[in-house]
Amino acid sequence: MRSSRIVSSHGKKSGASSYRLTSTPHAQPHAGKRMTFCTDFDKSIVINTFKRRGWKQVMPEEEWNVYWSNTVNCRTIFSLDNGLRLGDSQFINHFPNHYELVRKDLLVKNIKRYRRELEKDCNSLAEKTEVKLPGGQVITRYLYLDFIPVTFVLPSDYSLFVEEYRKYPQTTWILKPCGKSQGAGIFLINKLSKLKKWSRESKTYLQHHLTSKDTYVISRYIDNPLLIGGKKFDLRIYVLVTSFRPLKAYMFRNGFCRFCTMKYDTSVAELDNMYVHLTNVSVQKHGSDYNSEHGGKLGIHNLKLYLEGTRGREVTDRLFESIQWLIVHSLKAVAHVMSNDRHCFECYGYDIIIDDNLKPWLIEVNASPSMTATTVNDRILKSKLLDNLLSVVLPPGGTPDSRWNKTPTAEALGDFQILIDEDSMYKGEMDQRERLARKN
Ligand SMILES: Nc1ncnc2c1ncn2[C@@H]1O[C@H](COP(=O)(O)OP(=O)(O)OP(=O)(O)O)[C@@H](O)[C@H]1O
Repeated sequence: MRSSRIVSSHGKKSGASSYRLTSTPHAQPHAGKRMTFCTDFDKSIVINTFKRRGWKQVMPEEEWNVYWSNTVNCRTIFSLDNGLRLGDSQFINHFPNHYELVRKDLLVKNIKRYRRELEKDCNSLAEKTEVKLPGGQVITRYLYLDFIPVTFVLPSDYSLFVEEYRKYPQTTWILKPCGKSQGAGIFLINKLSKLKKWSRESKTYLQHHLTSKDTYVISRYIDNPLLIGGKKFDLRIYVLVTSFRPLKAYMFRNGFCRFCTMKYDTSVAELDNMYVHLTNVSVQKHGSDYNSEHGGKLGIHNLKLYLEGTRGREVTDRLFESIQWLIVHSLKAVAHVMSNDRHCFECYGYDIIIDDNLKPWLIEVNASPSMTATTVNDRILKSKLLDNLLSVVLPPGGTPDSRWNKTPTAEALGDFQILIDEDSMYKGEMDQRERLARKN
């Protein structure tokens, strides 16, 4: 058994590009040995959570038990060129090809493929239904798996997009660069002419510098979001996956809503106003109405109470079941393409928008959800998230062991709830037929 060590060419941590990987004989953990962690993030929440458990912080080039890495360094570790294997007592916080779930274009591609495959197998999950739009048009959509807005990848799907655009010319669309985050490079359009201009300019540009980073997704803009106090918000939900095959996933109960600072307004004049349309904290914190005390955030429990009060308990319960449903099926959509390395776990940040019919839409999945606290409550929540996460990921003795069957005790779950555990279906996922019946 060999373990990997990351060493920069100067013997200390620097940019990922200067890392050199070496291999050393793996020392098996022994009783009483102090656990070690390393991290690429200078975040007190991450560091303090490990230290509170008595773990010692080391550099990536030293012997570590858990590496809270960024995605680039994780990919370097698993790069085939290295020919290295992690030791049994080493865990890392990403799956090697997490991008299948978290890259905007690949997420859509995988979900579309998943639906097609179910359809081919005549699986009842892929059932379709006809829906009448407010304008009288009738469209066909998936009955149970219609949880991502209609999306195309640009420039490759440009013609398909134009076809769709012509069918529904009143629709607003949102363009998002696949290689960026935090709201960067996002814009809304309601006319094809705007896209044509963008497309012409970008094609000239792309011909010279084409990289995957220049790819965009264009999605139907959810223009009827549920508003509270007249403002748009999205949900951030944390989902921990400890295995893709069998699928074992947990949802943290304490997600939160992130609000825009300006009232929602669909008028064309406000189409470019990101304080109206984008819920990212990284965007909203620059707005003049940003409140740094609550950070534009509301706990999911309060959202639930609000909805129970305004819409009723039954529909609120159904909404939260639908959210769990979409998370489980987004994971199933990638489960077969994921490299299911037993040393890996991953905490995903799911971004979900609820529309005014209380239908949840999956907007995006993040592989490195921010561990920066913008408020006191944020700090409490994220510290608990990480601490609970370690309890789920680590075997009862607290020492990482990749041979463990990854079945945490009920006490170890803390504020996580089981979304799905394919090892013991009835413990985790509600019976599928029962769920379908409830959704109807
Ligand atoms: N289809 C959509 N309909 C309505 N609003 C959307 C849609 N897609 C994105 N948004 C809004 O734009 C914001 C940014 O989108 P998204 O999260 O996909 O981009 P990002 O820049 O990668 O953000 P992140 O930093 O979370 O990775 C969302 O939080 C949401 O408020």
